[in-house]
Amino acid sequence: MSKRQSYQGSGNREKAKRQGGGAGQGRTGSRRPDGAGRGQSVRSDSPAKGASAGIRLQLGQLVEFEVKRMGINGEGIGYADRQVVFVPDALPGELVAAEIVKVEQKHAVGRLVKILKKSPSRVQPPCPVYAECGGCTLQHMSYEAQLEMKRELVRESLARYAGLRQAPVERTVGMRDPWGYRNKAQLPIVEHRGEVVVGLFQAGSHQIVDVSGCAVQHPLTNRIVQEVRDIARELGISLYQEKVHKGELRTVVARVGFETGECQLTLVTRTRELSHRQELVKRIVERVPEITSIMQNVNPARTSLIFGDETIPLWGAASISERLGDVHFSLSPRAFFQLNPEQTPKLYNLVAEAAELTGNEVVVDAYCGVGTIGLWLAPQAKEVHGMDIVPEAIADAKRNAEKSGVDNARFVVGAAEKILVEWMKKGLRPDVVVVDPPRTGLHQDLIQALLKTAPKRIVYVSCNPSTLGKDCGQLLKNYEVKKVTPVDMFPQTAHVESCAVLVRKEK
Ligand SMILES: C[S@@+](CC[C@H](N)C(=O)[O-])C[C@H]1O[C@@H](n2cnc3c(N)ncnc32)[C@H](O)[C@@H]1O
Repeated sequence: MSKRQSYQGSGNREKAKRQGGGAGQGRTGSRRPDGAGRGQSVRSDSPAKGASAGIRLQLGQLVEFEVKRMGINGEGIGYADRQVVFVPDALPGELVAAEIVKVEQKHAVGRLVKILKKSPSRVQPPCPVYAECGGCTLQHMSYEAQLEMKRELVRESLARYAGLRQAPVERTVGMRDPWGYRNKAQLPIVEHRGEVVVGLFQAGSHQIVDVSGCAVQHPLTNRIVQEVRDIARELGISLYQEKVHKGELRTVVARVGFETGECQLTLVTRTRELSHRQELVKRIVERVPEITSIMQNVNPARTSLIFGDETIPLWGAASISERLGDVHFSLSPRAFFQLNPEQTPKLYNLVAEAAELTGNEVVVDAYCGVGTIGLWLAPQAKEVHGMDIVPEAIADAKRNAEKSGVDNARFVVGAAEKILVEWMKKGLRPDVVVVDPPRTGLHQDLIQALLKTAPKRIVYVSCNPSTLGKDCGQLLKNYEVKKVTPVDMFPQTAHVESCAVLVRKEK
């Protein structure tokens, strides 16, 4: 059975935002252009040039305009009466009618009411809960158009934030089958109207969307999530209630090694207590024999962060193994690992190509996670030095180096912006620095340290074109952006990953 077939009848999606990947930005209003609307209609297709920043559009007002481009969260952007309007679900080239539902300082947000002229890139979203779930934002766009739109977003960000009007942005590297690619599901488990549901509340409503059969998740992660939900129902396990900060089980996290088939379930609880723990573990192991590790993570805080500091082994191994090419990985519950194992080697090969290693170079892998990029490069480098802020990730990175037979890489716990400065003081002079920061981009101190240490090449792996653009803007002082390649790590979402090569300007 193909990945696609196995989703029939249960194609939902998780909210990627909470999973640390994918888009999943909040959306306003219904996705269905149902023709309903109220207020007065204004028609204008004024171009961006000369558009007014002050928004005079009123809530409830109906506007008609042509969508000019896509925004970073997958929304269509156009100009009504020379004012910027964001409309989720609208595609470039479409003529739309939208009701203004939000007015911000520099733009208004519209609810798509009617498509007056359809884009040839519009397709029927295959997922049955696409309209309700906020996880994917681009299922209504053909895959080819998604890839082109991501390239355009990177181009725009480099132009806007780095002033690079002719940035060398390559075609987006896509997937053959852009479904079932996520190796990790991370979902809250809640009681809703007397039912146990693994899902998400729709933005601005009390409707919960069951996303336990998500079409972009690996089928095994979906199965684990569904089994935990069913067992929690059967045993009457106490579930966390966010409002009153009571109850036990908060989040179900399932991760699968695509190459090894090993799977880990992590049950995140509010306290160390978990009623029926033994029976729960017994039933999961019986029903999902593929499981190799069950862990409990305790998160006592009132927070939207998934994990707390304490992790307790419940059954099986403490981590799972995964393999990318010749590199072996050991993954513990809190360690970051790329979510799309099919695309990850493509991304890392681009990094290797960009680094142009000959075997004599000192490489720094900043924001190294479990050592993935550093270990990928180590065979072609003289030495690799990696750092990450999460201690478990570094412990995994060290294990991964050992398992993969890499003896020229060292990994250290700490903030990249501090550690690089310390290493520089001790005389380290890297030839290549790879940076792979979170969405917030590079820390200002790291940018300064990079400009000071002046490696020949900086390879910037970015999951946010805006911060990529801003950071490149600062690095342009001493560097030239040679090539940027977007890689589609999260098909069906507006999330854009890219690999940028910056080469030091010779003075
Ligand atoms: C996008 S991930 C990249 C991980 C890794 N390069 C990979 O490809 O799997 C970002 C990593 O940055 C780490 N991180 C966040 N802030 C950091 C900081 N100030 N210094 C070092 N690492 C940091 C996170 O723990 C996470 O592992």
